[in-house]
Formats: sequence, structure tokens, C-alpha cells
Amino acid sequence: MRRAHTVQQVRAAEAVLMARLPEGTLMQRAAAGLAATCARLLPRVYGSRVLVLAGSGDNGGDALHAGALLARRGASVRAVLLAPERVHAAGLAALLAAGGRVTADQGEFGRADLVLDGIVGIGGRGGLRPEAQPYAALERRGPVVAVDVPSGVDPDTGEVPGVALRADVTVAFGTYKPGLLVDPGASYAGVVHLVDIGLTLPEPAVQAWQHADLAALLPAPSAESDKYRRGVVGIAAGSARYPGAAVLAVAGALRGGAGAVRYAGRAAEEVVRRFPETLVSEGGPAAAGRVQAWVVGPGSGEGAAQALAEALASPVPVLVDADGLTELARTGPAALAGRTAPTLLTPHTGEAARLLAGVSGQAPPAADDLAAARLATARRLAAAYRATVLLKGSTTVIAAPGGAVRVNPTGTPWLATAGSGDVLAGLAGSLLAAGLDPLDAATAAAYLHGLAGREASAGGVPVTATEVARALPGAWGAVRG
Ligand SMILES: NC(=O)C1=CN([C@@H]2O[C@H](COP(=O)(O)OP(=O)(O)OC[C@H]3O[C@@H](n4cnc5c(N)ncnc54)[C@H](OP(=O)(O)O)[C@@H]3O)[C@@H](O)[C@H]2O)[C@@H](O)CC1
Ligand SMILES: Nc1ncnc2c1ncn2[C@@H]1O[C@H](COP(=O)(O)OP(=O)(O)O)[C@@H](O)[C@H]1O
Ligand SMILES: [K+]
Repeated sequence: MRRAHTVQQVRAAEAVLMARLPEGTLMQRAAAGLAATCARLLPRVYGSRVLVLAGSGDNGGDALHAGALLARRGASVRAVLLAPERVHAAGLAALLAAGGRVTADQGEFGRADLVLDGIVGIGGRGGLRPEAQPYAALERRGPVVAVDVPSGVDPDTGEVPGVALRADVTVAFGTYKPGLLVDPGASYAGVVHLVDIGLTLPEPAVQAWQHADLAALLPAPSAESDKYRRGVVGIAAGSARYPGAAVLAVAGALRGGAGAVRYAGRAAEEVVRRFPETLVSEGGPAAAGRVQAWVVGPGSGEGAAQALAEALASPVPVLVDADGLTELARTGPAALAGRTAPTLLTPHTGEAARLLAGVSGQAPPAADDLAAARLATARRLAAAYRATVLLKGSTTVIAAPGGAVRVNPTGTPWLATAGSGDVLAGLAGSLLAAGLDPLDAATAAAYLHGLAGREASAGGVPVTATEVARALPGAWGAVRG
């Protein structure tokens, strides 16, 4: 599991450690890790040209000290001081003593074999300031290595409130910062290397799961299992107009670990033709047999209101997606008030905007603004609806009403294809029916769906939602190892 801590958490941990270590120890550790990563990135250190961009805080100090270490190994190191009057004095002295020099020549950026971005780290607020902005647009020859955080990216949220410097590699100290895991910030970070500087950290604010975390959690039948004990998932999706959504949600559900899939709705004929293993009925959730979780909304069209009301009235976990979310936004959180079982909402940013309007009574915010602030959006929705929220998009974020947040590290933009969300909804519902709690079900579903999308688009080929569903067993296999 990758763990990310907020600036406040990092600073508290740092204070504890600083109180018992000689001054400068942490910065020396950080600089040593940074210089070691740079040395690995350069074909050879001796004779390489390195440019340090140094801001006014300790982030600049780290970069200058690392520059000094590289200069001692024979690199030709130049430093641009973005705030010369407030530069980290000890860092600059170390660099000069090691033979490095200060420059004001922006052309050094394009000539450097490696650039160290020490403009601003966890103390940064707002995008790059005007004096640093030109560097974001300059041609580069070698890799840009961000010190702790790419400058201009908000470390706590991944928001990029202006211009930021795109890195090829980020060397993060002590822990990931949420902004390194969540787009748009994550897309500026490149490959993230973690350097241990000895911090003792609390529970992380954000988690990103990996194969081993998931493997421990995926349901598997035991000798005592039968199809009902494995869980039955109900799918209330599709309509005469959108039968395909039903087929795709069922395709995801059949690969999600439940023992049986029960379909309730207008597309029963199409569903059973494609998947004869499905139990089908043409009415709504209330008239269907027992299930352990409902998925309601994909392609439900005009039937969404009725299907949603019936599913929400049931005592089992309910996943609301697509047209079900549009319907839920009309009533707002009140529709969930009487529920005794958990609810999982799976909006994309357009649906998230409608859900937020359902809370505030005001016009929906712009979906692009919500995409730029993914963590905050997922958290706000989870708190307002008292439901677990899986916010889809370039980084899928999952937020539980109690405050836990996970971000999904798998996936590919090729998943932005019609119907792939329906597959995800069915898959997540199946995991809910198999007994996972909403946070785990959503985490596992996003992870497997993302892996399947990558597998199906391997080599850079377009995928269809059907192919994503077909790749799900392979994704399970990869996770299980
Ligand atoms: N914590 C740890 O455990 C360890 C931390 N370490 C390192 O320290 C870093 C944190 O250092 P820090 O606290 O000095 O803050 P930092 O990121 O340098 O920025 C503050 C300065 O930047 C300025 N500034 C603000 N916004 C800006 C912008 N948009 N664009 C430009 N400038 C901007 C702001 O100026 P002001 O607003 O006052 O004008 C202020 O002077 C951390 O990321 C890591 O690298 C390691 O050495 C070891 C262990
Ligand atoms: N830029 C992107 N990068 C990665 N994944 C994306 C991107 N855009 C969309 N996705 C993923 O594609 C799927 C699309 O779902 P959705 O928007 O509900 O589509 P549909 O309604 O057509 O099924 C989601 O899993 C989402 O996370
Ligand atoms: K930086």
C-alpha cells in the first residue's frame, strides 16, 4: 500500500524528529537521497551539467545540498536563485564550496543533463510565481527531478491552481503526499521515489492500494460455499432504449465474485441471450427475488425513479450509478436518510456536479472544476450524502463518509469509452454482494477495472466496454499472483 500524508501530518512528524536530532540532519538525509536518485538518472555524474532551481525555503535548501553532493562527484552544477535575498544560506554555501556556481541564464535549463526543481515543496501555495513560470514552458534536454513535490502542485490535494513544473521523477521525503497520487498533480509528478528520512507517521490521509492489499480481500469460494452464500447481486439497469447498459452491468457483475446475478428490468431478453447464467425478471427490484446488494441506474432511462426507490427501500447495500444518480440528485441526500444498509455512489464529474446541486439547491458547479479538485469533491459528496463515493475519471477517488480516502492507481484513459462505467458498476455491486464493505468493494472494483482496461488496451489499442469486462478474469489472476 502506498500511504500519503498531509502537510500538517508531515510537519508534526518532522517536529518530533527534529527535536532529538542535531540541526540539519533531516535535510542532509533528504539531500543524500535526492543526490543518489539523480546519480542513477545520469549516465555518469562526472562531467554532467546539472541545474538547480532554488526557491526561498527548505525545498531550495534540499536542492542546493544535493547539488553540492553532485558537484563533489564532478558534476558541473549551476543554480538559479529565484529569490536570491532569501535563499537557503547553508545550502548555497555548501554548493559554492563544492565548486557550484550561481547563474541567471535561463538557457542553462535547456543545456542541463538534469534539472533539480527545488522551487517550492510542502510550503507552497498557489501555482508557480511569475519569476519561475518561464521554466515550465522551456525545452528540456535531460530529466526534471522534483524535490518532494513538483512546484506548483498543491501537496495536499493534487490541485494545480496555475502553472506547475512537470517532472519526470519526483523524490518524495518520508511519505507520499496526496497531491502526488491524485490528478492533475499526479500527472506532473512522473515516477515517484520515496526516500526514508526516519519520520514516524500517523494513519495516512490517503491510501493507494497495490496487488497484495487487494489479494487479501478478494472473495474466494470455500468448500462450504454455495451460490447463495457467495452472495447474489441484483442488477436494475437498462431499458428498452438502452438494453446494452444492462448487458454490460451484468457482464461486470458476473466477473465480480458473487455466486449469482439477478437481473430485474426491461432488457431481460437481451441479458439472458448474452448471458444465459443470469436469473432474470422483467419487473423492478421490489418484485425480484432476494439479493445481497443492488446496482441501480445504468441505462435505466425513464424507469430510473421507480427502480431507485425500490432498491433504496431494500435492507441491502445499494450501488447507485448513472440515471440513478441523476434521479438521486433531484431529491438530494433526503432520499438516503431512512436507509439502514450502506449506499455506494459512483458518479463521473458531470453526475457529481448534479449531486452537489442536489445538496446546495444551486446551479451545478462546472464538471471541469470538480475534476480539478477530485479529493475535495469526493469528500464533500461522501459527507453530504453520508454514503461512500467512487468519483470516476483520470484518477478515481473513493471517499467513505467516515473520512477514509483511497485513490486508484490503475486505469488508463482508454477506459473513457461508452459503457465502461456500466461494467464497473456491475463489478462493484458483485463485490458488495460477496460481502465486501462499500469502501473495499469500490477500491477493488476500480483497481480490477483499471487493470482490465490496461490489459485490454495493451500496446495502445482502443478498447470497448465488452473487452474490458472480458479482461476482468485476467485482472483477478494478476492480483492473486
Ligand atoms: N518536512 C520535513 O520533514 C522535511 C522537509 N524538507 C524539505 O523542506 C520542504 C519544506 O520547506 P519549507 O517549509 O521551507 O517550505 P518550501 O516548500 O520550501 O516553501 C516555502 C517557501 O516558498 C515560498 N513559496 C510559497 N509558495 C510559493 C510558490 N507558489 N512559488 C514560489 N515560492 C513559494 C514561500 O515564500 P513566501 O510565501 O514567504 O514568499 C516560502 O519561503 C519540503 O518540501 C522538503 O523539501 C526536508 O529538508 C527534510 C524534512
Ligand atoms: N481520462 C481518464 N483516465 C482514466 N480513466 C478514465 C478517464 N476518463 C474516464 N475514465 C474511466 O472510464 C470509465 C467511464 O465511466 P463512465 O463515465 O460512467 O462511462 P459510461 O457512462 O459510458 O459507462 C470510468 O471507470 C472512469 O474512471
Ligand atoms: K519542488
